[in-house]
Amino acid sequence: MTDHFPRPTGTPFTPAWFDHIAVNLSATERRAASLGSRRTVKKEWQAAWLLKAITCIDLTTLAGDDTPGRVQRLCAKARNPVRDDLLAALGVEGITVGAVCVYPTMVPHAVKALEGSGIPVASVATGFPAGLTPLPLRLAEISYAVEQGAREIDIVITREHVLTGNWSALYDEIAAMRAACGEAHMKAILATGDLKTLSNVYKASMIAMQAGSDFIKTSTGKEDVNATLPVSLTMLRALRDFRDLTGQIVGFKPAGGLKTAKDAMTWLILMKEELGLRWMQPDLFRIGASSMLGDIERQLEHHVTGRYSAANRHALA
Ligand SMILES: O=C[C@H](O)COP(=O)(O)O
Repeated sequence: MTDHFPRPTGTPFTPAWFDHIAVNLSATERRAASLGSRRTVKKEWQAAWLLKAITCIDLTTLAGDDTPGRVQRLCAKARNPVRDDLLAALGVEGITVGAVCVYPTMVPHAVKALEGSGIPVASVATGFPAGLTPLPLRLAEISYAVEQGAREIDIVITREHVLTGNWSALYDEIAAMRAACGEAHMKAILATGDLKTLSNVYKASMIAMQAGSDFIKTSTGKEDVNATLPVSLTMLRALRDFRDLTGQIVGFKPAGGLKTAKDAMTWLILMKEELGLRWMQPDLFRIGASSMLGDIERQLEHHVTGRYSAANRHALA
């Protein structure tokens, strides 16, 4: 990480910034669909981009059958996400993922397993994934996860507030969650697959940022449709508009169904194209993924045994 931006503080509830916005679905889909043909990464830089992607991964397990043992294995992978021989061949050392993301009761196990690594533990909270428990219980869940050592909290919003256009209720709820997080950074999961329209995605993004979110995140991974390019593009435009209106920099986390090295490259290209290099650092960009690392490691192996350039190690520093 190079320079450091102050944490976003949010703003008062300001519906005038979003209530007139109507996102054009077909234009957004067309632009998202043409991303691959407009932008590619040269072969000799691809390993560097994949290494960058690893540092941005929130390595995740969010399953009903999670156990301390599974979390410990995940944390071991988080500490050493790529085989030593590959890293040595790439001239890189000490690379780790961005964070480990677990359910609240798994936080102490992750904290212990990551001790001394500098890797933060992120916890989902607020009745993840549906968020349909009373607000005081959702706030208490945030407090529990923070007390257990989570430094990042991934909250879910009440989709009903979006679907009924109750923006002030959405703002109040997210602002209360941010207050409950204290020093922990808060990622607001919009569950975009439930929000019906891209206009709703834009408005919910704006509200989440006005209410003080450190990140906005697409999905829980449990909706029928999770991270997509049109949704991501819409959220990135909201991030850019919010920066232009307030000077505040909020991060972005696509999550759910992202499994391949190609997915990682596509979303990194999207970040670079829409927001610039600064937004490709782990303090502003995370990829929520439970099973992407394996494919990235395979692709890195391919580069090592193929035409890898040592210049990669300096790329995107
Ligand atoms: O927040 C992270 C997501 O739950 C991960 O989803 P995934 O299992 O589809 O990678």
